[in-house]
Amino acid sequence: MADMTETMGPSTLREERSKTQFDVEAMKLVWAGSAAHKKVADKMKVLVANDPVFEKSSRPRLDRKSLYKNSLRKAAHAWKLIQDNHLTEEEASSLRHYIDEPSYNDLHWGMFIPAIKGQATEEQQKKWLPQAYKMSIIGCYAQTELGHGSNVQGLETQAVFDPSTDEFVLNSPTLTSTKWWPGGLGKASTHCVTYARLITDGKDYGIHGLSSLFVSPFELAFIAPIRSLDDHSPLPGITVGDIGVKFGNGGYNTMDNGFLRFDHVRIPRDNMLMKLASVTREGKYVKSGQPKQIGYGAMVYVRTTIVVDASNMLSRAVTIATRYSAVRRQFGTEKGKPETQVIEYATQQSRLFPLIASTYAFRFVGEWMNSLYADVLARIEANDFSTLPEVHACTSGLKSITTSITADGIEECRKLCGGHGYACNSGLPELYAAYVPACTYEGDNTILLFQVARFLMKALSQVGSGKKPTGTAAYLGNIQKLATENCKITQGREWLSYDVIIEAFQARAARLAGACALKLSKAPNAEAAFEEFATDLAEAARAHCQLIIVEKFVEKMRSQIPGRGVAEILEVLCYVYALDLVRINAADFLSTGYLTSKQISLAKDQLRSCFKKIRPNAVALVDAFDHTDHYLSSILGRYDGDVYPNLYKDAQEEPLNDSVVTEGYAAYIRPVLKNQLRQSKL
Ligand SMILES: CCCCCCCCCCCCCCCCCCCCCCC/C=C/C(=O)SCCNC(=O)CCNC(=O)[C@H](O)C(C)(C)COP(=O)(O)OP(=O)(O)OC[C@H]1O[C@@H](n2cnc3c(N)ncnc32)[C@H](O)[C@@H]1OP(=O)(O)O
Ligand SMILES: Cc1cc2nc3c(=O)[nH]c(=O)nc-3n(C[C@H](O)[C@H](O)[C@H](O)COP(=O)(O)OP(=O)(O)OC[C@H]3O[C@@H](n4cnc5c(N)ncnc54)[C@H](O)[C@@H]3O)c2cc1C
Repeated sequence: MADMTETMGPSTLREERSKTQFDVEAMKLVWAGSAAHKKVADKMKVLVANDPVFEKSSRPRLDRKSLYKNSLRKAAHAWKLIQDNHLTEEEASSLRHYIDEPSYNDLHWGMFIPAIKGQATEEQQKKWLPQAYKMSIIGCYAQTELGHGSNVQGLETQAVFDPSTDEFVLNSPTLTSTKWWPGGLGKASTHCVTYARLITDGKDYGIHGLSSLFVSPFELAFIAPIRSLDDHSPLPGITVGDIGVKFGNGGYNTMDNGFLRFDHVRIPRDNMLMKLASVTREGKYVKSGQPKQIGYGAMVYVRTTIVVDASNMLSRAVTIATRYSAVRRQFGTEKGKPETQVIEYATQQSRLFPLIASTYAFRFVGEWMNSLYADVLARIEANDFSTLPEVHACTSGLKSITTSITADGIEECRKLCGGHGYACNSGLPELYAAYVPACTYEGDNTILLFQVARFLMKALSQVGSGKKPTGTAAYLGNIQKLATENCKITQGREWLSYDVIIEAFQARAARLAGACALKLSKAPNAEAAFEEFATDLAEAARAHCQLIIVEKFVEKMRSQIPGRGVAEILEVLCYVYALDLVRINAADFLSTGYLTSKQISLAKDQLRSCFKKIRPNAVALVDAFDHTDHYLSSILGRYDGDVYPNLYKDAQEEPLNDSVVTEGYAAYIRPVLKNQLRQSKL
């Protein structure tokens, strides 16, 4: 095989790196957010990569049981490392990130604990949190049912208060009320935070607004023990298990998404999380006086983490696709010269470079989301709930946009890698399978856009009554001007201005939202009209979210960015991000009348010239994500570019090749070849 080991991959990537026009080490710091974050990430990625327990390349070949058991082993080992090394919260979270395997821990730490923090009284927190932090109980978040997910008001599980014993009786009255999907529920959890309709004092207080009180479903949370702490068997009245294999090899199959039925299961009254509302010993329902929005904390928190995570997942895919596009060569042979690298092709660049730009854009909007979340928490502590609707709209909308683009982007990267992208050893099929449910969980992406649309319609109606919108909706206060003054640029170069870009995105978003508001205002029935114009409303919401991402990228650019050439190349990426959105959404910009077709054509010209500036820096831009080969788990994305020998080697290790003549030959191939089917035992 001597000729195969002498491939050009390594020398090609060395040459690519030599062309870089910016300081990659400085860019690594921008990507990490700070030197301190980088230090933590560096420590954890090496720890994981060097620990054989965290091996993951075999995942696509494992059957479900082995996959799951292996995942339990990793989780136990990770927990031991966390304790033995006294890891901080940031380190533990970074460790989980680099282990790169969905497990019950995600729900225990990511939803069970935040739900208790958000919805339990101080007394209740004192009871449950220490056990949860020690992991002497394992919890999950059981909201969705077989019959309802998006429509949480349609949930059917019942919690009926029995004053004679001071207990709630949890019951699953119908098949469709079976809890379905909660991660960690299937096999690992001992407890869950479960959502149920509260029935007390002869009244059903949830969830359809049958009572005059508005009771948010998030308020009606109960802690339900489901498995014995002695032998892990289901407790009396509990039927629980795993819902089965999910999409893709590996993927999300390391997670035990579960089902759960309650058959008149009794829990103490105090297991209702009572920060927002309580039930007295006599069975009276009492609101605490705290705003209902406090109960939304867990959702807002998780949607924030999902936005932050989107850039990580997309960064993996674009690293693989970029390195491989540099290594891969097709066509264009000049005698004596190598073939053309596929990254040189205009179409490859126009599909790949905007995804690199999106990765950076999502990083910066994620950074901002973290600060927005910290801000809203501090305000809530001080009893200021004024920004919560905006934070809810931002987390919902940005979760929707970033996960949709990331999932589609991973799939696009797979296609950018041609046939080899389809093999599991490219890392891309498993990445897609593990990531794509993010478009559904924590709120279906379309449903979440409607939350943004409602927020925009409310903001516009307030503008009508003289109130100034603030924060991300502030531009709507300027709607008169934005809706009437069109873009004035006549030269392509004028597109390379942050003010021009922002005004274009503001005008488009304001015009789309304004048009929806007008239609709704003319309709006799607002709710029916919301449904009739739902597609337009979703478009307006999407435009608003894209505006936020563009604005946050520009804000980043207007801050101090150190390092040779770093700000310059980020500026190019910022324009690529925005101008590619202009290209994709040309119909919006044209139909709202803000841009002419000539101006769109100028934008496309600028985009092409930006690609030329990205080209020599492409490999370095993905190197700056600083992913280890272990984390990427991709032969195509190897740092050294040594693709072909390793593809060949991997095929040799395929278990099907363990025997030269395949098992099944005698029974199923030979009879076909020898035309002996009728005599065989088929
Ligand atoms: C092997 C490895 C081992 C490693 C080991 C390492 C160990 C340790 C490591 C530790 C680190 C761990 C790190 C953890 C990381 C965490 C990662 C998390 C992972 C994520 C996994 C996700 C799993 C999935 C979970 C789920 O899916 S849970 C279920 C989610 N369900 C939904 O989202 C349902 C969607 N539907 C809705 O949200 C609502 O129904 C609706 C909002 C769409 C509509 O609701 P409704 O109809 O009731 O209401 P209205 O539209 O009328 O609105 C009422 C008013 O309320 C406001 N509102 C609504 N929602 C919110 C909100 N969230 N916040 C604020 N306000 C809200 C509306 O705006 C309305 O307001 P108004 O009345 O003023 O208009
Ligand atoms: C991998 C994974 C992990 C999960 N983990 C958990 C967990 O830990 N805990 C938990 O409680 N749940 C969990 N879920 C459930 C998840 O939260 C729900 O699946 C999600 O909220 C979507 O709800 P649904 O399944 O009811 O979708 P549906 O609402 O049935 O959606 C089906 C389709 O209908 C559309 N649709 C629905 N309503 C409307 C409308 N009003 N207008 C227009 N279109 C509409 C949707 O856009 C979608 O296209 C998980 C799901 C997955 C896939």
